[in-house]
Amino acid sequence: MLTPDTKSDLPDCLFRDLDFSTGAVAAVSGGSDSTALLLLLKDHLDRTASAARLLAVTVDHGLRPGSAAEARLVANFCAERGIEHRILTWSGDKPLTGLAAAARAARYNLLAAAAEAESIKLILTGHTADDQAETVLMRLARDDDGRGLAGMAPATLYDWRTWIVRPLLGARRAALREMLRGRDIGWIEDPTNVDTRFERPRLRATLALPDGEQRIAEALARAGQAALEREDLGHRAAVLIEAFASRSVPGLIRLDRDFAAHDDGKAAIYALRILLATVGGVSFLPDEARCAALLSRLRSASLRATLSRTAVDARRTGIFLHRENRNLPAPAPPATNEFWDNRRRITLNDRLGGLVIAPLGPAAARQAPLSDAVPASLSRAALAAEPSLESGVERLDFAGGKADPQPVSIAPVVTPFARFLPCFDLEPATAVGVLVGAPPPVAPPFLGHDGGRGWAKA
Ligand SMILES: Nc1ncnc2c1ncn2[C@@H]1O[C@H](COP(=O)(O)OP(=O)(O)OP(=O)(O)O)[C@@H](O)[C@H]1O
Repeated sequence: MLTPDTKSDLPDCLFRDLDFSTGAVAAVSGGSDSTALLLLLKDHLDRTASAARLLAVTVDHGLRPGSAAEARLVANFCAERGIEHRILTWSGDKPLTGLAAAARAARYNLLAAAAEAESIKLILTGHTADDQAETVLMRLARDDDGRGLAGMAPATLYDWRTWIVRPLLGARRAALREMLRGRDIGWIEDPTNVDTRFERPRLRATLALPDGEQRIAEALARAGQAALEREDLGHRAAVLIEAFASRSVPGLIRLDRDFAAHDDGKAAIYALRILLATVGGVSFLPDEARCAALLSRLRSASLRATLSRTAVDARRTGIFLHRENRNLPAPAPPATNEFWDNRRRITLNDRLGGLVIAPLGPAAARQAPLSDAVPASLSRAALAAEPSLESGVERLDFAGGKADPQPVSIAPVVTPFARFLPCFDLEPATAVGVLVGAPPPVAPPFLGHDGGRGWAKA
């Protein structure tokens, strides 16, 4: 990870190796960082890829009185420089709690939709080294499990379809502002950035104190190290998943008993956490200590336990994981680009009416053909929780397994990474995706990148 030595240097080659062949969406709020991003990117493309499409997008969240006018300022700024620009408005319901998270989710959704509508595969944001240091310091204060200390990833796959890249993660805000001042360009100051009712502005104020630079340098060094460790752990977890896990019938994952006794216990715990979250359809990885305790019990005994909505059934013949048969979704018409039970992505291919998606249920599961390799009770328990697509009394598809085109596609997802897949976790996410039958993740947007490891060193 780039950690600039001084405040005033901008790293060279910010956009080196990025694949602009489908163009780029630049997410521009009008603040200093994203304004600098836009200008540096425009310079870069003018120099190296003048035919590449550049689309600047500003999201108007409608949360502050001046937001629409600010978005128009960005539009004017872009028009003066011949940059295509779009304003997208967040028009959905605004929740009373968790507003910042909802605004962020809406923002990425709008940015990805804009990119997709133009067949652009790359979104760039203006997050800086200062944002990174603040993120890491906030996570340290929360006693994070260590994974989060890697901070923001240099690239994140959104919704398993569009890469969001943060090329300024190695650049300091002061250097970007100096560059803007040098070109006589102003920016919008968001009042919430200095509103000390919020955690980040409070922290930012303390980083302006004399020891602030030292704390920033330490936080960035820590993030770099944590990123390397997370990537390495992910690699080892992927190796274990490939070696020890298989899918017996839809919805049922089997781990060899040797998995629990493997020497690389840390990687086994990490692999187990990702598998439990995926099988149970839970967006967050289950608690590390609870998974460690479960793994150690799995070493010795036969057992049945439930964690992360996943039933764990360890027998002599293997350790089996399937979605527990509680709190499954009620039968409902499928809605496009929604997750079913947080385990399947629904895409409507045809606007047919009268369709319902529902758990298969125990009665139909009893009639499903059995596999010799798996105990019948487990096979039926897993199948009962799988999605069934029905039209009246006819079952059109089951578990998304029909080869011929269906009016609705029901694709498995790797739940904890289905919305945001940080590049650090690409290897274990890919391994679990292969296991559950998810489509492969879109290749990272880096020229000559082998899709393997090495992000943290980029
Ligand atoms: N309203 C928005 N419209 C488009 N992109 C946005 C918007 N808000 C944030 N972003 C993107 O996310 C990045 C990080 O957001 P953050 O809220 O930290 O920045 P900001 O204070 O709004 O502005 P800046 O990063 O430009 O100084 C921005 O650099 C920008 O790329």
